[in-house]
Amino acid sequence: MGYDFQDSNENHFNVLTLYNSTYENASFIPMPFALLRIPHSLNAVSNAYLQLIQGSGVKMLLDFTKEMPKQATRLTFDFSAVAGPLFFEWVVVLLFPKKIQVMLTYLVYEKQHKLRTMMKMHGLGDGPYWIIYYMYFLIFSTVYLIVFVIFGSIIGVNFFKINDYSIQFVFFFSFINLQIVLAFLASSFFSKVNTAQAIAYLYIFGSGLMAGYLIRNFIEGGKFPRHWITVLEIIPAFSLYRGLYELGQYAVRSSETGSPGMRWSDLNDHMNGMRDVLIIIILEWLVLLPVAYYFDYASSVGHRSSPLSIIKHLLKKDPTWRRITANEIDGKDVHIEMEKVDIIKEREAVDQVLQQQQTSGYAVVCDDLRKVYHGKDGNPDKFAVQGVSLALPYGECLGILGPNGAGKSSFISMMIGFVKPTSGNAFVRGFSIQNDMEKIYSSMGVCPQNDMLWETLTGREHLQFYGRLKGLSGSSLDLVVDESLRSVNLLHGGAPDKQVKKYSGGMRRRLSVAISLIGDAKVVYMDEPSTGLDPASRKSLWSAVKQAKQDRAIILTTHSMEEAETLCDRLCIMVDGKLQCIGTPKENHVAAHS
Ligand SMILES: Nc1ncnc2c1ncn2[C@@H]1O[C@H](COP(=O)(O)OP(=O)(O)OP(=O)(O)O)[C@@H](O)[C@H]1O
Repeated sequence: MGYDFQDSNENHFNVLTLYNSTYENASFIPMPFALLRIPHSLNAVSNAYLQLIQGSGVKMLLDFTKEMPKQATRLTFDFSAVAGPLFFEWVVVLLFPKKIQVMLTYLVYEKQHKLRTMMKMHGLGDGPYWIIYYMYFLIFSTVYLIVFVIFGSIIGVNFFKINDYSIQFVFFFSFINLQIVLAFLASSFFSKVNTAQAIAYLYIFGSGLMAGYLIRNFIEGGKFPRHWITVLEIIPAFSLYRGLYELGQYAVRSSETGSPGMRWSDLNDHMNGMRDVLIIIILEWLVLLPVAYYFDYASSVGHRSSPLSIIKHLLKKDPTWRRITANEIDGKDVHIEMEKVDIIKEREAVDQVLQQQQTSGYAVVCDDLRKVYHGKDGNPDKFAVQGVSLALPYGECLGILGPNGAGKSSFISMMIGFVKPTSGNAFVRGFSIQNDMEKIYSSMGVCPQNDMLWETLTGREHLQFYGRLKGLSGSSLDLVVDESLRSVNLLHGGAPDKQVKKYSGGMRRRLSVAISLIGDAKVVYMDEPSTGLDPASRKSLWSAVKQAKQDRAIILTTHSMEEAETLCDRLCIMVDGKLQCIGTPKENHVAAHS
């Protein structure tokens, strides 16, 4: 069933005309701002919905009846057909940027706080991450909309009651899917939650208002070519608006003439834009899904911070992507020293392991690993790590000692996949950090220099989560979690069940260490694990690390010779990005003091 828009202008009351006239009326303006405060729970959404209908909706109709008494009287009980498009659009699209529980914020928050990388480092692959979040968002949004539509139908809103439910479902469900993909795509462009939220809100209100104004004028004006309206609907807010517009039109028509609402057969009507809208939304979803996945993957690994840097890389114009050779580095103004015998020996040992292709026999093999941070704004390049070569057998704890700025964290960052090496390579259990980071993650534990924790989760929940990622479950998980909490002195005094935001700095640190050791991580990196701990906590931490190192390789950085001597089987001293000496703590103690 179709209708002529010109006709509807002349003979029928038009839903968007009413919207326009009332929008200019001050009583209607607060509606979007009231919507801004809609809480996340469905209960609260229903309240807001009711308030809207009973409050501004009724007032709006009263104001409107002064101007057009006849039509308004007939439509008094059809609020949603009147306010439906704009109201519904905001409610639907509000799912996109809405604070902490909603998609974009979730995704950007985890990126900003490097929690995504942390999860990845503990074995959560991109595929499972996507599936979990996609399903979570999809179920949450679908339930939200189903309840919304059912609620609207129960209280007799024509917009929902009259139109075929299966069309409404397909339309909203495909739009939700598109929205989720857009959230993933947008999240790879943002690194800060606040920026993401601000821009998302601007987008919502800007595109909502523009869609309302343009689509309505273009459709009803009749002068704008139809196919250009379809092109405009590539913008998701426009396609959403057009779909709502069509449903609204059928609801209005039904109120006036008693005709049925939109049915599937009506999609064949060339004046009904719903078919184009559905095709556009589904095609867009299909195209953007792999694009969003790629950008999200690339930006989540930490090597490529944003899609822009990826594009630059693809165009090969980004200088930070230039591989530089060892000779190139050494050719610059770098002071070349004679290497100490122990460093030469270590390098020879590494060469031998590489030649014999025995990297899998070692926990870690680093081959001439280098990191250069390219200088910006005229600043010179920083050679943070300059040719580190070492081989670490299983079961050994290697300490890296050095002053501030020596390059210790840069070295660890390369090993855990935070930053890409400028040149050289390293092998963890035989897997290259250049190509096989995903495989390395499944057997790796990390205690980063800055604690990466969820403020609203408890210590126990953190350990349960990471324990599950390592394949533990049921009673064995509970046992391991309790043991883990005990080992870092967090089992008593209610600490396990406190939210992390209530933890002191020392407690956070100990929790980070416990996370790095949970499960069967064969290679563990600890970047200054005891920073900020009091002597008693440090001692208990040391005993936890000592116990843990029996069946795994550990690389830890520290400023404390005492810590290095207590925990490490071998120790190296790093200065200006170079290893100065490597040996047992005893040998290095002498070296450090000579
Ligand atoms: N992202 C970066 N961009 C540019 N320079 C950096 C970056 N990260 C580190 N650097 C520089 O590289 C050098 C090594 O830094 P790094 O943090 O690795 O040292 P560190 O030994 O871990 O120091 P600390 O003990 O203070 O943590 C420093 O001069 C630092 O300023």
